[in-house]
Amino acid sequence: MPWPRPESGDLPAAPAFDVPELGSDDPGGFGWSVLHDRTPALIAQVRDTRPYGPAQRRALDSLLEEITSSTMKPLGSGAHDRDAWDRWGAAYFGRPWGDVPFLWWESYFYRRLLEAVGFFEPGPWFWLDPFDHWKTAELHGPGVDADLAALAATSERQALLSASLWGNQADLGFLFGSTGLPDAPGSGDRLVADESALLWDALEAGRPNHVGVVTDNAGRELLADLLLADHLLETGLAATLTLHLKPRPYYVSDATTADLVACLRRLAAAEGRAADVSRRLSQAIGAGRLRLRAHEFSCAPWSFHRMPADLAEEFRTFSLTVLKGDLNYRRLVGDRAWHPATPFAEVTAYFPGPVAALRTLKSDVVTGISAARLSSLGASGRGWRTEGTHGLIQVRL
Ligand SMILES: O=P(O)(O)OC[C@@]1(O)O[C@H](CO)[C@@H](O)[C@@H]1O
Repeated sequence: MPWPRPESGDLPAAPAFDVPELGSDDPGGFGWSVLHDRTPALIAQVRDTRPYGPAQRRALDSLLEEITSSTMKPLGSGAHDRDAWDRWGAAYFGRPWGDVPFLWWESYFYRRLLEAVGFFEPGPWFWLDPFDHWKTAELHGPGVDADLAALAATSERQALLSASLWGNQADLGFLFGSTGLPDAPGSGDRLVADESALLWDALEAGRPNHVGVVTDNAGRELLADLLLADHLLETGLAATLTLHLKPRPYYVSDATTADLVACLRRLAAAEGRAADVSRRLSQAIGAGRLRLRAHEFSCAPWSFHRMPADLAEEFRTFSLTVLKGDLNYRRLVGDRAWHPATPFAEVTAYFPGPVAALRTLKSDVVTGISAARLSSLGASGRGWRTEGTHGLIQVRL
């Protein structure tokens, strides 16, 4: 089978930064808890929830052992993308996972998990999404119908933007942490930065706009993203809209094309106007106004500073690229120990075109927070940075 091959190591080099990358070696740090709590719990759940045979179980057990008490190994010799990963990981293989940058090891972990469950091997588990049952349960969970009915009935654009932002709380990775899913946004001010006015002004002034949306999670988040996409296309704020999806299962709940299809079906089956949204979006896909992409770089362990030329060229053609979620934010600004007041525009100046981030905060990195906001947040401890209780809308035109 002619597999799509990730760029074999020929990505542009990242610029030199004087701010260190975030790691996982501090027992009090967020990366450490993902490596030592969330990731082992995820392996155990994957092992328990699918009737995998002895080979997959052994591979999962040995991945768990490797992560917790051994050193990082390369992909198996038959892997179609081994060349790329060998080059990318040359500086990391043979070291404890906790010594490797957080952004890098976590991405590699999902590649190794797919290897362990035989995702790429012709046979019974070929291309079977190991996270599918969680995604499906979420899509049919309580409250989804009511949310869809309310959102499909509104033409209030700020409500749709807000739903797309807070939909990012529905990250199934939280199921494997110690804190569980965050509470829904309360009435308090949970936005640490809100530049939504800038976003709307740019779209109003820029017509005809070609908008890119780099999606994050499937399920409730993607449903909300689709309602927003429909609004942008219907109102002419977007002449075309390109959705970037993941080419394969990643970070538990990240949206693939299969998940997009499931969401369109879910909308079609819902009561009221949601079914119209599904029909319109399917037609827009057929007409080429709503475009789907699944670029290999979307599952690469690097920040966007190292994106390949074809992807940079595509982002350059967009009037605005909207990056959804926490991981895309980490990849946009670089997963580094930025001072939170470092201007967002400064750290994203390299990005090839206007860019917006819609994110609930689920990891340490953050930029562009005003000094006044920082001091009010400081009083509440560090939880606002990692627990998904707070969100941001940041824009660089
Ligand atoms: O990108 P998303 O879905 O918003 O969040 C991804 C995430 O849950 O995964 C990582 C920890 O496992 C963190 O970057 C973040 O908390």
